[in-house]
Amino acid sequence: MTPLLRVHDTTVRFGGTVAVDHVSLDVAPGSIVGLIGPNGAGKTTLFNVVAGIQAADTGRVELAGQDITHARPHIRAQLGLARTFQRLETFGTLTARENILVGAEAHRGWDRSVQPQAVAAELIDTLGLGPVAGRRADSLPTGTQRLIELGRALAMRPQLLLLDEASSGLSAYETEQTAELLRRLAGEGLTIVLVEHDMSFVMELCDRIAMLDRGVLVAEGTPEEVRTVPAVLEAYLGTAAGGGS
Ligand SMILES: Nc1ncnc2c1ncn2[C@@H]1O[C@H](COP(=O)(O)OP(=O)(O)OP(=O)(O)O)[C@@H](O)[C@H]1O
Repeated sequence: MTPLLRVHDTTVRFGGTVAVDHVSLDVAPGSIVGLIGPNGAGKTTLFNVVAGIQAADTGRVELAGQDITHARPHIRAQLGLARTFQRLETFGTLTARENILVGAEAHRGWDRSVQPQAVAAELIDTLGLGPVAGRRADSLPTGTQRLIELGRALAMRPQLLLLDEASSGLSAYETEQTAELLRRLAGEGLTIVLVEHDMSFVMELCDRIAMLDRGVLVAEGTPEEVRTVPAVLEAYLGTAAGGGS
């Protein structure tokens, strides 16, 4: 099967630091892939290369078989790539519904058949945001704002969703709800790549896990395969390996 996302031999240097070191990674359509690794491992940098906000020194990125290495972020969005951010990036003074409409309106910018109000209504329903749809985003708790951000990304009807620390700031219940939602979306064909520090979330949710360490891809496989790799054991002893499930 053609990977939906293909990162090939990608390297990013910042002066003397090799943030991403000849990384190759294929992501199958409809799968959930977790990108893990210690602080400074290169996760965000690799993410940014895929999102188109960081140029790579070497390598190629393909989305659905199309070379997007040099495509600007808005072109990637049109080709089906959406992302959320580690720091919440909701528009605070807009309501939950208006935030989601922003995504739908953006989509309408390149597809005139999109009906933003209908898209927003559907996503508000899917995400369970009905009771707060008319409230200002900045008046809502972090967990709800994360859902709004997710809604705004989904409103662009992406093929590939990049999630940066989706579980950050969420309660255990909200984390479980989010995992359930992401599983459902992947079941409907959405491909998801997430950067995540919460190892139990990653282990439970992801089909495959890729671990970076000092820019190098040191492990890639299913959660079961990856949890026995020495580099993973070393980095996450007591969480992934020791914690077990
Ligand atoms: N804009 C930049 N300029 C210089 N060095 C950078 C820049 N961005 C990242 N780096 C360096 O590149 C390396 C990888 O950083 P990156 O933020 O990608 O790691 P990370 O795995 O996302 O870390 P964290 O888990 O802490 O977010 C680090 O050594 C970092 O200091």
